Amino acid sequence: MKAEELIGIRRELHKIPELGFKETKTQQYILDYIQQLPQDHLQIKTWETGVLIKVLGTDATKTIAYRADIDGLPIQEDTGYAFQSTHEGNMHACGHDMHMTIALGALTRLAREPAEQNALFLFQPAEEWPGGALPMIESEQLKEWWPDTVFALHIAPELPVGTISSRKGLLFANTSELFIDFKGKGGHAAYPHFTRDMVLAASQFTVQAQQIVARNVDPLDSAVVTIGKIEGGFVQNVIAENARLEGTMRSFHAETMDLLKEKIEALAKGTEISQECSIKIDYGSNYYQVRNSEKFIEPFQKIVEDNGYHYRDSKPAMTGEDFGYMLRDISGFMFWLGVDSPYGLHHSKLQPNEEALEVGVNVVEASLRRL
Ligand SMILES: CC(=O)N[C@@H](CCC[C@H](N)C(=O)O)C(=O)O
Repeated sequence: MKAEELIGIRRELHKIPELGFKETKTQQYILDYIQQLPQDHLQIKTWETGVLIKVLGTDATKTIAYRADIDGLPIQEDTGYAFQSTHEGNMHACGHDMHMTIALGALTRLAREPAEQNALFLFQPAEEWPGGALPMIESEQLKEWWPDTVFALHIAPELPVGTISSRKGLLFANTSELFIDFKGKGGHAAYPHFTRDMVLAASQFTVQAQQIVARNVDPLDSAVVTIGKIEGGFVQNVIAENARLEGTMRSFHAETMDLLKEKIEALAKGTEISQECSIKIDYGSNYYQVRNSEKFIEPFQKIVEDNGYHYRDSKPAMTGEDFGYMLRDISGFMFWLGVDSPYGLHHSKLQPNEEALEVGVNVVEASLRRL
């Protein structure tokens, strides 16, 4: 498969980013693509908006799975690409178009020349929100095809193309989303003493939430509380009756996440009293940490180096991934694939270098043949 074909697939997928469990065009694209491959070793199933494809091995005693996430983000693209998103307000800003293309590239090679072992490709919906990995591993479709090993990759904008990075043990954090609704008493901007201002309450809450990590988490541990969205009020001269914060929390230890939640709730109680308002907290989706099985990392490093690429040990990151649920129940690992983008993950100008597609396909194919 030529590099231009991979680039063509990536660009087609880049045009149609869809949010979690709404990936219908993406699913159809994958199903249509598979139809043009040799079918003799392929078995295909769908689950929700995802696709599972098994390539029967020539002398299989086990099944090795590669998981690619398929959803986009609610971000307005600003790359200036000629092939930019045709879905207003949505973008593949986390590289899932790259992840899927690499899966289709490796699948193409294996469909033409199967490995000894069974290879299972999991095109999984809803990684960003609300989480597709957990319901996928609970599905009948995956239970029937339960793999012995599973692995996945994530693009790494800060690494050069040709560099691949992973580590033994903990790779990504535990995560919890955070949605906080404030209700007070609105009124005329000139009569603040008759009101309970929720723009002010939400602003104070945002600032104080930044002290939770600074003054409660052991400095030798790590955690993050990020408020990514703040909404409130509707016009400049009315004091806001409602406000809403949206954010996410990250920790390396489950107990630290419990502590963050306890402190968020304490802060909410304090704010209810001081600002005379009511506050509702919703923790949304929670993802389990990504913990690599140690036994795969050295063989994987060898696969990377045998293919002529550079392997580097990585540090754990505060990113989250619902792939953590797969690794909780199936042994395997995740790795970073260098894509050398001047803009990072979740940025409206993320521009992964497409030369990384071939690197990804080579390493995924070799891993499915050799692990
Ligand atoms: C790799 C990556 O960027 N993953 C996302 C996962 C989001 C989980 C959830 N929606 C949350 O925001 O907590 C990330 O933001 O790390």
